[in-house]
Amino acid sequence: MGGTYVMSLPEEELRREERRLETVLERVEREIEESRVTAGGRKEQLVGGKRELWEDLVYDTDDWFEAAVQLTQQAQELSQHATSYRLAQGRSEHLQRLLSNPYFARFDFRETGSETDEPIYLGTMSIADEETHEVIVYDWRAPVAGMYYDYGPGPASYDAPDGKVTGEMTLKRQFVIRGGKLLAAFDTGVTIGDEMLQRMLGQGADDKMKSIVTTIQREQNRIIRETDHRFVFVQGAAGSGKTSAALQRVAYLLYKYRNYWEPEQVVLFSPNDVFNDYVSNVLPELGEDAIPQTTFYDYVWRRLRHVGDVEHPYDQLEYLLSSPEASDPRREGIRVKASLAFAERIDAYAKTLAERGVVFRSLTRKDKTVFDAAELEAMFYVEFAKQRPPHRLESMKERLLERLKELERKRAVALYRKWLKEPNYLGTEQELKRLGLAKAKKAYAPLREQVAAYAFLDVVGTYRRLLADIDAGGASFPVRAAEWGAIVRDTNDRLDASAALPYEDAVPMLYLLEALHGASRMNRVRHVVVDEAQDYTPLQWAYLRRLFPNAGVTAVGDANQAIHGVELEGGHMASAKAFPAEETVEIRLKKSYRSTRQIVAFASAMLPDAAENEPFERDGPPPDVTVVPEAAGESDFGRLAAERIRKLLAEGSGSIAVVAKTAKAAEDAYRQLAAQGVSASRLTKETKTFPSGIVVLPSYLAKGLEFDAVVVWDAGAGAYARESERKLLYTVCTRALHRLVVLAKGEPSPFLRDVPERLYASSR
Ligand SMILES: Nc1ncnc2c1ncn2[C@@H]1O[C@H](COP(=O)(O)OP(=O)(O)OP(=O)(O)O)[C@@H](O)[C@H]1O
Repeated sequence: MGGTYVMSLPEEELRREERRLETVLERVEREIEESRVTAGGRKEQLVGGKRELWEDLVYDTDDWFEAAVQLTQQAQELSQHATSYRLAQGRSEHLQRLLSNPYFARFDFRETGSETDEPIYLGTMSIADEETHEVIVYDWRAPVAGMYYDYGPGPASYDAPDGKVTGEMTLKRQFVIRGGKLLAAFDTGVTIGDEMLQRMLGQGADDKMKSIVTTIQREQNRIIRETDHRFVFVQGAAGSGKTSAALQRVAYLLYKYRNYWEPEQVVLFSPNDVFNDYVSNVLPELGEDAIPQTTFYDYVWRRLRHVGDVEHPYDQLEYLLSSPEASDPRREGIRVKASLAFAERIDAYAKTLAERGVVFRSLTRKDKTVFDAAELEAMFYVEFAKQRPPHRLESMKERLLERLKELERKRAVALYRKWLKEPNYLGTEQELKRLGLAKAKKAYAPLREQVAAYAFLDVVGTYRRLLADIDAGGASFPVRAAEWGAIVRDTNDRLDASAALPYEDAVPMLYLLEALHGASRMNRVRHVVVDEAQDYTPLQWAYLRRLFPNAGVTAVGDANQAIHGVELEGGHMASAKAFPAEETVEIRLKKSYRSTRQIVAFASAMLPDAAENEPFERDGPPPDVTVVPEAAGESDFGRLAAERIRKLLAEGSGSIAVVAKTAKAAEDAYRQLAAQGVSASRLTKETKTFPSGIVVLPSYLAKGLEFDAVVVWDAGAGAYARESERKLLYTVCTRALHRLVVLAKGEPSPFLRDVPERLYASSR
């Protein structure tokens, strides 16, 4: 690193910083005292208001983040108190943390035309002097603070609310403060925090992601502070800090728009629950409230729960990774149904549904038809034909509920008449009437629920008809009509055979359903963050765009880590194209911070176009590759793996991931390791929290996570051979911070053969 220098401070300067720290800590203590008083007062106001608040909440939805958004809506009217209590409470918790570490850096800035250097201290919250109101610690998100991340000593500038301010940075200093004690301080040169960054990156992996606030790099800062564009798309190498930057960005936006946005109005889509757990600490660590986190699957599942169970996307992936044939109709179907062309066909088809095509389902009670499909169809296409389809459905619902009421009443009267004649039914007429009505209501309750959930609409049937009827020809459609025919037959067979909706059909079905129902829109959501953005299909992007009409988007991903298992047309970051170009910015991150230089070089060599990936200067041993002969037995392989794991443990790796390609292979690995006396935990698609220690997991679940050491269970040609699996192997290898061990059975994967021998050590 040319020009970077680090030095500890002269004694006298160190004393000065220590005194300064004491002053700040005293100030924090007084603030804590004050905030206790305020929070106490607010709490009293709140207790009265709170009961009202909860009683007023109407959870007519069990979509939890819709509920969260609704909560905010209601809360706005009812609970000014709750909000200010929460703020005061949050503030006082945050202040407590500041007692341990009130700031992490300082720089001195001399504005052009001024004679004095102004010291600017940076922390996760701003602190002001109570008398002079002068800021003694700046929030890292304040405009002036941005200079810390963008410049080294020398000329510097920033955009203040009333224009650009230029000047010179005359000093740049970093602190390590823990438990209110100054442990270290360095003055830094050109790039910030190489010393600090080295320290951070040299540490072991945690079971929770940490904030990077003290060492944000310049190119990451650009992502964090970008507000000129509504849509920000980041393509970044593995370990380049995409997730970190995205979360810091959330904290930044919540700060910048604190008077306009509630945390509930920012939503994070992440790949799975474990990942959600893994990143859950970052915002609280930065003093912000957590934001709603969900997965796309979770969302789809909730929306379609009245239609049917939805296959888990990882089960779909298992299918793709395990089915050997290159051209089976399902594989083809997955590709086609992910395309924008298909979305457009659905839109066009949906328009014709006002005239024909909607399929209805008879509703029955005790095997007797209560509402007949033909009659329902006539309601939709004749009786209410003048209305728009969403209104028609609404009118039908009301009509059917009225009819149910009528049926209940009749049944109640019949029951009551019957009981009057039965000598052992005792009670006043009034009581029997009431009892009759209650019984009748109960009898019809399931039907009532079905009507309320539009179960009379046959979504699957309508979708099947769509598949049969859409115009599958034309240049823009990804397959020819004949192939489409095979896909449709295959889809129908699958829908007949299983109760769960294939994942590739679920999203198009939802798309269709929304066209009929009128889209459900999350109008209040201000910003949507999508991690692992390369794994969303063009059709899913089109859907998200519609779902959040008023939101900005931050999407971070890496085309080299796409794991669809099929090649998608337009590549994997085609997502940005669904957004208006003038409001969209694409940013690239090239530098990799997670892994040692040796691991980055090894993994990158598998990719045809990874020359872009630059490692951060941190060294470690070269990856260790071992090829086990095909003839070796299962126990030989298990023994070898166990041996490697013990070695890693002995060398100090705290977290070790044993990554197999599929869930099935992970099961085998787990069993074989157990037979060798290695006790590990399993990470499956059902796992909710990130396990520590030795973890066995399938490749695709390793996405976004990191471990001190990774053991690739089997990188043989039997496991990773298809072109679409190249990126999977790359993704797996890039999960390692310090150590990478690759085991291969028989013939090694062709992607391993792409790696020059000088980049690893082979052993047997
Ligand atoms: N500026 C930074 N300062 C300190 N650590 C950093 C910085 N940037 C990234 N890191 C560290 O590098 C690792 C990778 O970061 P992160 O998971 O955000 O990368 P990513 O690009 O999302 O990775 P991937 O796509 O491979 O999952 C994390 O341990 C993170 O803390």
